[in-house]
Amino acid sequence: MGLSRFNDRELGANELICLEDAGKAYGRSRVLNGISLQVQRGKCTALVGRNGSGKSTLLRLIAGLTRPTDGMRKVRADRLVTGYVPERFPPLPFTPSEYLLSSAEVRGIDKQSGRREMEDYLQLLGMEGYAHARMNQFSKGMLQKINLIQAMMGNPDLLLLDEPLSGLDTKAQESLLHLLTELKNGGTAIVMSVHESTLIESIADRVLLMKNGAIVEESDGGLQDSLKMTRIVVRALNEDAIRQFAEHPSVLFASERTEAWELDVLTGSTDLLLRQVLDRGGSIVSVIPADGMNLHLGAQAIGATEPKGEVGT
Ligand SMILES: Nc1ncnc2c1ncn2[C@@H]1O[C@H](COP(=O)(O)OP(=O)(O)OP(=O)(O)O)[C@@H](O)[C@H]1O
Repeated sequence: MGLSRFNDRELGANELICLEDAGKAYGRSRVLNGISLQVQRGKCTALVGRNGSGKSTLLRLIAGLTRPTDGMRKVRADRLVTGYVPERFPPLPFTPSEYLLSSAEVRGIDKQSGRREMEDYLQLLGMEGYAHARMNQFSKGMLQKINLIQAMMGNPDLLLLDEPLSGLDTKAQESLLHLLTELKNGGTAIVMSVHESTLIESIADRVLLMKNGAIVEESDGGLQDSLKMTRIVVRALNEDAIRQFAEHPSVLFASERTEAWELDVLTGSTDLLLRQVLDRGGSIVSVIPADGMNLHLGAQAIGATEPKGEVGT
């Protein structure tokens, strides 16, 4: 099993990569389970889900940076140019010019077009004055721009982005959205881990919701109601009931507050869960629709205070 190269005939005409029931385990710890998906030319897939749900591992699996421990990864037999933006980019002791031109060379881009492309991207992202500055002096946002440029250079067939907007100001976010849209329209397949609904709404053709290493919900055509979140704050539930709610497939995050629990739930299941809370003898403190604005289901969502504890993995 594991990584296999197949003839084009075995993948659809526009399919670049296909995962079939793929899983990943590190020792005894299972990180991904039963993942089946196709990555298609000119299509953008957004991966959403709370921290630790497996988004980065899935991106690495698609990229071929890690192998599935079960199931199958099929990849188009042609040479695929893949750009990968890791979640964290180290402040390397080079200049953007040194770094970007050498990664372009590794990718087989000729010197002249590499330089031209680098200069265009630096300008589009407001970094034209920093081509020869040391990256270990850069801010997080500046490093992220270089991280993105190295992946976008050479017109990749496949672009894998782990939290691409991380650290970028509004203007840079807009420029990036424009660049990604151009690449997608030119046929680049994009798969991104993301929590900003603006990016999802503008560019994603499909949204996959991940929980505990599995895809638990899929919606075509961007962020649909089925993937919007509502936060329910409840009180007076015993530990058993809380544990059951935390494991409910529609509850993506449960955290303890002072004398209350916050449950982040899929909006479509809100009524059902509210009824179950009351049936279990709990009381409802508040119901806060997140309006799909923040899918990062951690403590920062909707101005919450630090959680005292968390339930679930
Ligand atoms: N190399 C590794 N060895 C062991 N466990 C790992 C390894 N890489 C990831 N994990 C575990 O796999 C789980 C999923 O991690 P992953 O980084 O894929 O999630 P994520 O959804 O991208 O989270 P975040 O939004 O915080 O980046 C986590 O529990 C993590 O600790």
